[in-house]
Parts: sequence; C-alpha cells; structure tokens
Amino acid sequence: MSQHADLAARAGDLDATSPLSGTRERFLVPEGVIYLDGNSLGALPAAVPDVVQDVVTRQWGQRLIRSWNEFDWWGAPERTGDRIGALVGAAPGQVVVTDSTSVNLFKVFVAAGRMRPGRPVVLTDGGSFPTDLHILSSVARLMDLEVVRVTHEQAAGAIAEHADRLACIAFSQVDYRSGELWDLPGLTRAAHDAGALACWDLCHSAGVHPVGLDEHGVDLAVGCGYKYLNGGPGAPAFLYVAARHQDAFDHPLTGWQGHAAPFAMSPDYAPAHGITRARVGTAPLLSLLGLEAALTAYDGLSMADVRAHSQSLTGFFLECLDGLGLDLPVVTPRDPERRGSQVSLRHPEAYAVVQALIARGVIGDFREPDVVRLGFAPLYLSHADVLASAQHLLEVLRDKEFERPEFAARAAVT
Ligand SMILES: Cc1ncc(COP(=O)(O)O)c(C=O)c1O
Ligand SMILES: Nc1c(O)cccc1C(=O)C[C@H](N)C(=O)O
Repeated sequence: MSQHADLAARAGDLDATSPLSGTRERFLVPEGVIYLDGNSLGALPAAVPDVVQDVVTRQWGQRLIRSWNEFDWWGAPERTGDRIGALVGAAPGQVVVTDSTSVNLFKVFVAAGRMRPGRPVVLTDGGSFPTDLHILSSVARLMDLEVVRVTHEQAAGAIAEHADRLACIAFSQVDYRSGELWDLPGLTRAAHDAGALACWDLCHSAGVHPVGLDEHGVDLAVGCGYKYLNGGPGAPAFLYVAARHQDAFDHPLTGWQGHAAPFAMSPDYAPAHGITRARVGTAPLLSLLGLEAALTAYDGLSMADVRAHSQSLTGFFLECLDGLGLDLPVVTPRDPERRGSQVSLRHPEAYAVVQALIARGVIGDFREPDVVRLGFAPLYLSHADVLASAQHLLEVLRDKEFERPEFAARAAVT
C-alpha cells in the first residue's frame, strides 16, 4: 500500500472510533472547504441562524422592549456565562459573558493589582497576543506596576525570583502563534505559593481543552466567544472570577449593569453581588444570544472527549506530515500534552503558502513572521479532513504553487 493509502486507512479507523463522530452535522461548514481557522473565527453552528432570526423578528421586532423580561435578555450574560463555565471547569455563578476580551483583560488586570497592594510586579509572556501586552502595559502605567516578560521556560523561576513583589501572573493557556499549551496548574500553584494571583487568557483553549479553572484554583480568567466557542464575528467575550474573590473584585469600569440595583438609578455606585459586578453596560444582545445558541453544539459532549479528539487530530496531522515526507519545521510541541488544538509550521513564504491553500479550499492563516497556522476545531473536523489538508499542503509546496504572483499581495486582515 502507498503511504497515502496507509494514512487514509488509519484516518478511516480513527474517525470510526472517535467519540465526536457526528458532531460535524451541528455546523454549516461550506461544501468543499476544510476549515482550519476555527481558532480565529469559529464556523457557523446550525442552531444559530434560526435563533438569530427569532431574536430579530419576534423578540425584537414584535415583542420590543418587553423582551428584556419575557425572554430574560437581562439574565443572558450570566446564563451564557454558566454554559461556558461548564466547558472550562467553573461551577455556576463565576463566569459572565460581557464586553470584549481586551476590555475584560483591562478589568482583570486592574482588579488583580488592587487585590495585591504593595506588590508592584506582574509577570507575562513576551510573545503573548499583542492586545494582552498592550492592555497590561497601559494598566502598569496607570497603577505604577512593573511588567516583567518571560518565556514559558523562565516562568517558574521568575515567579520564585519576584515572589514577595509579585501581584499576579498573566499568561495565555495556549500560545496563539505556536500552539504551545502552558502549564496552567503548575504556574497557578507557583503563583499562589508566592502569594500572587493567577490570571489566564483562555482565548485559544476554551472549547477545546477542559481547562479546570476551579480544580486548579485559578483566580481570574478571560476568553473569546468567537473562536472555538463559535459565537460569530465580534461575539462578546467571557470573564471568570473565582467565587472566593468576588467580594474583593474591584474592577475599574463601574457601569450601571454591574450595580447592585441598576434600576434604582442611584447616583452612587454599589457593586452587585457575585459575578454580575463584572458587567459594565448593555450587552450586544444579537451577538450574545447567537453565542448562546452556538454553545448548544456542545450539548451532551464531555470536554475530555473533545480534548481527546483534538489531540488525535493534531497528532494525526503531524503523522501525515511525516508520512507524506513534508519536512517543514514544526513550531508546535510534538508532545500531545504540551499542545493546544493547532499546528503551526514555519516557511519563509508562509503568507503565500496560506493563500495557495485557501485557493484550494483549505482555510488556515498566517502569523508574523513566517508561521503557517492551522487550527483543528474538534467539533467539525475529521481525520479524513486532516489527511486531505496535509495532501494539499504537499502539493502546494511540491508544485511551488505559492510562488504564483496572485498569492503575494497582503490583505488588510491576515
Ligand atoms: C490571546 C488573545 N487575546 C485576545 C484576543 C482578542 O481580543 P479581542 O476579542 O478583544 O479583539 C485574541 C484574538 O484576537 C487572542 O488570541
Ligand atoms: N479577532 C480577530 C479579528 O477581529 C480579525 C482577525 C483576526 C482576529 C483574531 O481573533 C486573531 C486571533 N486572536 C489570533 O490568534 O491571531
């Protein structure tokens, strides 16, 4: 048998025994597309269009302002937060869907600084997604904090080194570019041993990894609604505050929807009890209710199974690269326990390679400076898709398709 036939047989076996076989039908993935960018914008869940249509035409169009009560629009941030909480290992009452990730990072960093007065150091990852670094720098200027940038390898040592002066660690569980899974349990423990708080960005792990926020004692966390959670473009983000910290969670954006009695219309601010104090202003209801509908794609699934399928897909992609003789440098750790749900490869013409793949219907993305980033969303991808995408990549490279002039011009959004 040829190498490809061997891999095809293996893909068939793996798909036949996957605990997630059948979940692809919960999505409307376009015919002829292998979608490897669910880590940037998740695919459209089949449940969403009807719900959004109903929200627009009936709830908004017919019931108008009565829908705040009739459809409990008011409670949607906490209700949807609990649904996401179940996916990231948080008991009810600790997650709220609100604002964007960037705004939630601001709230979390300021609140963490206020919870650890007299400790001026914050540790973060120098290679973090830019918004995390930009927001943290701004908070540092506002609060006179010192940001120390470290790598994953340096993190534990840096926590020990700064122990007495450390307010919090601020890391992403999965690196957006490399796909490396950081040691959330170990670093959270180390931060606590130093008397500091652990703040995690779950943008690239929520919906593909069980995370275990409560189990690992994480203090504060944020994440996106539009990536693996499939809430749609610009869907609101989520914010986790561990129950034990909620009374002390003093965040800076004291809007009326975080007030204890919003309709008392008091001129003085009094924070709501519980996670509701993390709300700010009126939620983008069309998006939020779309996200709530999208989360039904997870109904009946265990996050252990989701994670197992994700690891199997990324592992099989690496196997395909080896089996088909594709020897691009792999940025993502080969150890499945150190990998998120993506595989990143290096190529000097990475941007053009990605464009050539997209022209073939294999949609991934490019990240500076030379990374081909392929996200494997476990709910709508199979091992057969994985093999097909590796075969396309092989042909793009073998036939030097990426050298075609039409693949060179950079778009505004990459
Ligand atoms: C780690 C990380 N944080 C934050 C964001 C985005 O934040 P926002 O939704 O506010 O644009 C992204 C992706 O855009 C991300 O990958
Ligand atoms: N949020 C995005 C957007 O508004 C436009 C284009 C891409 C994005 C992304 O989410 C990028 C993503 N966080 C990344 O990991 O690169």
